[in-house]
Amino acid sequence: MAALAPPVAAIRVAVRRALTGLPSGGPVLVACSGGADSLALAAATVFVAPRLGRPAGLVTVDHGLQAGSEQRAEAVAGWAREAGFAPVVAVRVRVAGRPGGPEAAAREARYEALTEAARQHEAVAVLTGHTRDDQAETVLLALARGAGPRGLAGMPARRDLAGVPLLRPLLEIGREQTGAACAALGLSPWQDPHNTDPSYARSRVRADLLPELVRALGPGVVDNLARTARLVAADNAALDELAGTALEAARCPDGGLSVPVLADLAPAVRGRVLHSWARELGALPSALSHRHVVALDALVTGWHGQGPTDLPGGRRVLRRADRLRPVDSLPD
Ligand SMILES: Nc1ncnc2c1ncn2[C@@H]1O[C@H](COP(=O)(O)OP(=O)(O)OP(=O)(O)O)[C@@H](O)[C@H]1O
Repeated sequence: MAALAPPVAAIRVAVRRALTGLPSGGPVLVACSGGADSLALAAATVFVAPRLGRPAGLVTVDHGLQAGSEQRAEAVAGWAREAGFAPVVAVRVRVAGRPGGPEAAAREARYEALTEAARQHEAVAVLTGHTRDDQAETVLLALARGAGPRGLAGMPARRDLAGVPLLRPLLEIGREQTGAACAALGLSPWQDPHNTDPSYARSRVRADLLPELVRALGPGVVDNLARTARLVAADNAALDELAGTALEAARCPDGGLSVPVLADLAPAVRGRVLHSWARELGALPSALSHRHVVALDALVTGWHGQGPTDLPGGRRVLRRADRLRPVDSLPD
């Protein structure tokens, strides 16, 4: 018997680790574009999942943004059926008419489709093929836009997708390994033209910046950036826990927050408390920026009788005596 290629083995190990401990019942669904990362993930999942006693399904999304996208989705679905996935879902989404740039709109449409497929098939998890290189790119992009620790923590290995866990088993696997695994398995990945389109910041990071950093600082850079993300994520988890406790301590019976309790907190914890509270008040994370949290913070630490702070989503927060109070509109 031929020896198992090391990248194939490494990816199977990563998938096995991610699937261990999931509840029994429905399938795990691999989100597969047909690109090297998600194709290698899919090949590993259809091998590993049945051996752990669970079905493996696959979803491929046709964003309808490129010529031939329908054929690509059909080709991926055809391969998946032959490989033994069930269910196999190929879904066309509508990207136009959504807010934000084309990349953000496509992502939103894709995650909606994945959520719907997971609901319909009662999946116990959805898996995506984000790699260590994707993580390094995410950290660099976050650094460049001045993100705080939440952004620098990159993508979590696990997050909630409307009640279903979204897992990223390949976050510690390099892109060269996914390509090598596909080659070893005789799979021909699809090359996404967006990945090399210089009009996207991520493509420029991928094609120019990261290779330049590797040339200047050595091959450990990608791994190191991903490690930074893991370290920051661990600190974030601890700070989030402190902030959760502090938010409860600051709550007032009228739905407001106590200024003296907030003023006593470390700034990093207070910022998180105010961020979480703004989310509770209906501000969408995508619209809630650092500027909003700074303005809320100023109601506590820089009080000079200023007016209310407007939050995305239509709520306002004003300070009355020693309380922060949410209101729907300005009182007369
Ligand atoms: N059209 C799609 N259908 C289903 N899943 C997708 C699709 N596009 C992306 N995904 C999922 O999102 C992940 C990240 O996609 P993205 O395009 O950002 O990265 P990528 O590194 O180019 O991945 P890949 O090599 O798998 O295309 C993919 O690995 C895959 O799991």
